[in-house]
Amino acid sequence: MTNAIETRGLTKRYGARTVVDGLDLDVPEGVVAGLIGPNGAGKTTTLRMLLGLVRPDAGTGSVGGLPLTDPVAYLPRVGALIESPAFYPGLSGERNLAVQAALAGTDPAGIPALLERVGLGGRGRGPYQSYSLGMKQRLGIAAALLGDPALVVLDEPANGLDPAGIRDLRGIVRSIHDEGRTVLVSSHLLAEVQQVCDWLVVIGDGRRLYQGPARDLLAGGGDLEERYLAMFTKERS
Ligand SMILES: Nc1ncnc2c1ncn2[C@@H]1O[C@H](COP(=O)(O)OP(=O)(O)OP(=O)(O)O)[C@@H](O)[C@H]1O
Repeated sequence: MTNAIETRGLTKRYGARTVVDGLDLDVPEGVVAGLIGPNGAGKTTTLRMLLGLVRPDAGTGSVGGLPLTDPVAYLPRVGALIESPAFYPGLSGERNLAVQAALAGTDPAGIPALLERVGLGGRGRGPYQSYSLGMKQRLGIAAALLGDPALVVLDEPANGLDPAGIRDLRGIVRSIHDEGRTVLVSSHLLAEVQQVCDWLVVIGDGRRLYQGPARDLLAGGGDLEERYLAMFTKERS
């Protein structure tokens, strides 16, 4: 199986603190991979390194088979939602996506369908500044799907979504997977992760505690929350 993402010894330090510590990641092509771990475990920092937003202090890796040191080469095939996406407040959701498509040199023709897909069909022409938190998040998800990304990286995509929004997000992630794309999603919503992810990476204190098929982690019975909490209780004891 080819890996969509591979890292060896990926490390990031801030001052004296090592926040990502020798991470070996293997995310196979075509999976929905969940990246989980406690607050401050290093999830966002890891995603930022994969997206070329933060420079690793050590380690090697590749995204889509291209070296991590050359994000300009692989980023055109990667869609991402990370932290609060930057949109122009006075422009509509639709215009914002058009601006992003123009910057990325991608075809804007699919934007109305994309807005429908994330549940913003009726509000795509309203100004971004009038959007609720959940609507902003939905627009961020739409932006991550612009172009034809082989890999979609979503950092806490459920942030700000209400229960219906979370259910919609589940459907969107499944449809991205059905299109043959790889998804890497970080989340604290373990029940959601258990429902949509077939590959799991668990990190604590910047180190990898588990990586592999979700079914292997869950094979002993119990749900993901139980497995996860047991892992961290063990780590602390
Ligand atoms: N620019 C920075 N400067 C200094 N420390 C940072 C910086 N970015 C992240 N950190 C620290 O790195 C550690 C890991 O942060 P990161 O945001 O990657 O964790 P996380 O697993 O995404 O956490 P959460 O679940 O709370 O979002 C934290 O202790 C954080 O304070």
